[in-house]
This record gives sequence, C-alpha cells and structure tokens, in this order.
Amino acid sequence: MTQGRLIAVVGPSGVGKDSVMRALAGIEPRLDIARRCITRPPDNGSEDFDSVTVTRFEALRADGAFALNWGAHGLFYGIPHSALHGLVDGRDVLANLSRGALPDAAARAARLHVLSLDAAPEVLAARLHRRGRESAKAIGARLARSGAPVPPGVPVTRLWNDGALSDTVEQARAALYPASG
Ligand SMILES: Nc1ncnc2c1ncn2[C@@H]1O[C@H](COP(=O)(O)OP(=O)(O)O)[C@@H](O)[C@H]1O
Ligand SMILES: O=P(O)(O)OC[C@H]1O[C@H](OP(=O)(O)OP(=O)(O)O)[C@H](O)[C@@H]1O
Repeated sequence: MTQGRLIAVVGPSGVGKDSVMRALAGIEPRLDIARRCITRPPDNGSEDFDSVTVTRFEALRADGAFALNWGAHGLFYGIPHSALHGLVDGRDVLANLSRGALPDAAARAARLHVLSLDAAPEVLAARLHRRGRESAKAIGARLARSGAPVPPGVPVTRLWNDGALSDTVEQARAALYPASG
C-alpha cells in the first residue's frame, strides 16, 4: 500500500496552525492529527497534546520514542512514532512542526507535504494577546522568532490565514485533495 503523506503545518506562533489542523481534520476523513508531547502545562487551547515534564521528555527521547523532536520558546516538543502509525495504513497525518524540523521530517517520511501558513505581524500579535496563554514578554519573543526556510524540493502549499478560518481550511483542502471538489 502507498504510504500516506506527512503534512507538516508550519508558520509563526499564533498564525493558526492548530486551529486549521483541527478544522481540516473535522471535514476531511482521510486526515489524522499527530498528538504531540510538549513540556507545557495542560490548557484548554486549540491543541490536544500530551503534557510532560522535562525529565519525562528526556526519558522518552532517550528511549527513541520520538520520530521528530525539537526545542523552541523554552519548551520541548516531540512527535512520537506512535502518532504516525496512520501513514503505513495509507492515511495522511497532519503535524504541527517547527520549520527547523523539516529537514528531519523530509529524511524520515516517505512522502512529505508542507502546509505553510502566514499572517500579517499585527494579526499575529492580536491573536497571541487574545489567546492569552503567554505573558506580554513571551509573546514578544514569539513574534521576534524567524523560522527556517522550507527545504528545497519539498512540495509546499502556502496560504494566508489573515481572513476567515473557514476560507483557509477550504483552500487547504482544495490544495491537498484537488480531486475532491
Ligand atoms: N483565521 C482566523 N481568524 C481569527 N482567529 C484565528 C484564526 N485562526 C486562528 N485564530 C485564533 O488565533 C489564536 C492562535 O491560533 P492557534 O491555532 O493556537 O495558532 P498556532 O497553533 O499557530 O500557534 C487562537 O486563539 C485561534 O482561535
Ligand atoms: O521553528 P519554528 O517554525 O518557529 O517553530 C517553533 C515552534 O513554534 C511553533 O509553535 P507555536 O508557536 O505555534 O506554539 P505552540 O505549538 O507551543 O502552540 C511550532 O509548533 C514549533 O513548536
């Protein structure tokens, strides 16, 4: 069976990666979402993640539990191998990734597609403040971070998520599944 695509959703903090992933998986039955391990306390935000301590994260990493892992914003993030099982069954899997993890993702996934989201700086700032998860200082640091470029040769769909979420989701679906109408 042809392996599914790992669909890496990337872009600056607050651009709407988790919101787009959740809405897209809600309307597209061929898509799973990779649940991440993050060294952040649990919250009621747009992402369903496994909250772990740094000690636990390091133990999981040492055990080889992660297909991909990285650090950003003073946190550690990991995608467990178990979160990517759908790929071998031919299912497409959405994963919120650091742009810096894309070279590793390209090396590991048989098929990688990047969904790169962007929005104007003032939109990002307003969303992060409205989300209210970080302090003003931490939000400033998130806004100042510039991500790595998409590695050459990897198929990429670039979308603006400045407007309605539903518009972005429809555009993403049309780009990923052009025949579905
Ligand atoms: N198109 C949109 N229009 C308005 N608000 C949005 C849109 N997309 C996301 N948001 C909001 O912006 C905030 C950040 O979204 P989130 O999905 O957590 O971003 P990221 O995962 O990229 O950090 C959330 O409060 C979310 O509800
Ligand atoms: O190297 P970069 O491409 O800048 O990405 C670094 C991190 O930032 C993004 O998270 P986000 O800011 O959305 O925060 P969250 O995943 O902790 O919500 C992304 O999910 C990465 O974990």
